[in-house]
Amino acid sequence: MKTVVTAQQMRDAERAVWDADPDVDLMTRAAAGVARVADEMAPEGPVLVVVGPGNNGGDGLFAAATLAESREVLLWLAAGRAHDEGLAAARSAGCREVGDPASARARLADASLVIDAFTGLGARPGLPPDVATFAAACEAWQVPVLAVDQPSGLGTDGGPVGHSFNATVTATFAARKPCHVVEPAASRCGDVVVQDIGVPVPATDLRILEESDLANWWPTPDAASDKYSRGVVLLDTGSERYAGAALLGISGALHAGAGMVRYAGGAPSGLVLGRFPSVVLGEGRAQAAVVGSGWGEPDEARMARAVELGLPLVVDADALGVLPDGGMEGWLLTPHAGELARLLGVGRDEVEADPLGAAREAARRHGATVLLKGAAQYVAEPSGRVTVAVRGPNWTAQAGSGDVLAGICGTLLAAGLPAWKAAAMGASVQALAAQRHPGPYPPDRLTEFLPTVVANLDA
Ligand SMILES: NC(=O)C1=CN([C@@H]2O[C@H](COP(=O)(O)OP(=O)(O)OC[C@H]3O[C@@H](n4cnc5c(N)ncnc54)[C@H](O)[C@@H]3O)[C@@H](O)[C@H]2O)[C@@H](O)CC1
Ligand SMILES: Nc1ncnc2c1ncn2[C@@H]1O[C@H](COP(=O)(O)OP(=O)(O)O)[C@@H](O)[C@H]1O
Ligand SMILES: [K+]
Repeated sequence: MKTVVTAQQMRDAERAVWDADPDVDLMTRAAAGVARVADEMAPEGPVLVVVGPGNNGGDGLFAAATLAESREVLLWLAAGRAHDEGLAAARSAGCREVGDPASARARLADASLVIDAFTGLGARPGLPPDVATFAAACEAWQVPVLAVDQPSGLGTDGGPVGHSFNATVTATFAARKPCHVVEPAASRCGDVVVQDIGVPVPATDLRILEESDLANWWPTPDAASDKYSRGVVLLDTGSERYAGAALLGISGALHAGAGMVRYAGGAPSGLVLGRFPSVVLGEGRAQAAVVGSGWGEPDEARMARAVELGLPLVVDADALGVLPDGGMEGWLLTPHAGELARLLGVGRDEVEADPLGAAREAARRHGATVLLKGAAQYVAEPSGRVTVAVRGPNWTAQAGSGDVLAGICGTLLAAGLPAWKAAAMGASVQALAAQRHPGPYPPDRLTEFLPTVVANLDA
């Protein structure tokens, strides 16, 4: 797992390093990392550095000084002022300045790389008009952009995105910040490279899951295992009309390694058994249940029966509309942005502008774990802790992926994993299946790749 730190947490961590050693020069370390990444991205040709007024600009200027030893480096002092020592170093290394915004834009024609060192941890969201125009020109002309710490214009801690740089690569320090992992900002960061500058990373309530975590935690059977100890998952999903949702969820559950799948939903039993002969029809002993996918409508009576099972539930789709008032400890709710908006009584745009905040709020209100589905997937616990799942290609944005995901999560919950782990690992393994088998596979085909993904998880 990799920790994500907010702007304030990063500043506190830096402060602790300085308190211990007032002479430590973090900027030189940061700048060296930026220069290295710049050379990797564009080994030759002129580099144009957009320099802001603070320490982010300072990083850019010291990186410029290093780069100027071997190539042409141009500076645009976009705020009219800049870090004094950094500017002196860059000037004495031979960097030249472009005088005004129009000249800066004109130099884009032959720049092999732009370094965005306008703002970092001190950023207010948005950009001054000249810088916004320049950032848009970089994007329009497809000039590679290396963002120092973060693309300028984004709020470090995420939030709505207005004018900002769209980075090809972001070189950040010590740890990722929320803007690197939370949409909509994350999509502006490109590949994120984390440079170690000797600042210890504190534990926080936001982290991202990695493939090695799946390898370590995947519930693998041993000689003492039997179908019950591996986990029995009961699905009350699907209906005459949406029978496919049942098949998809069952497929997800089976291919994730359930000890047994029981089916007690509304899809025709012949259809279920014809496709999955190992499924046992009807209710019975189980360790977790999946409800809601493909019901076709919120159904209070069906929900009440599920509650009576006394099992940890994965609550998907239509069942999200008939949640009980409480008693959902250990449950997993799996809304997409629209469903989460309805749960919170806000607009979908509000959820999309602050998915982390919305998922946290729903988890807190309902006392259950919430997996917010989408391009980035967030697992929020009632405590406020959030785990971001491994990200996959956008091919899984298709009808039926959510049904499969609910089934996978059901299997992991039945295996005894806590809801946050079941959710984060379920979403991640589905993303990895799509990553390893890129292309527009329908969701039922993707489930068939899950076993090879699980068998080959990289620790
Ligand atoms: N604190 C440190 O010593 C270290 C900081 N580092 C760098 O320093 C950065 C943080 O530096 P600062 O705290 O000086 O903050 P920044 O350099 O990110 O920005 C602060 C300055 O930008 C202006 N500004 C903010 N948002 C603006 C906007 N939307 N439009 C126009 N101007 C805007 C502010 O008025 C202020 O002058 C980090 O992101 C990192 O790049 C690194 O050198 C590592 C060590
Ligand atoms: N842009 C995207 N990139 C990758 N996966 C996505 C994206 N958008 C949605 N998904 C995934 O697609 C699925 C959609 O779920 P959902 O909307 O419930 O669909 P359904 O109910 O039809 O199965 C979820 O697994 C979600 O994580
Ligand atoms: K920046």
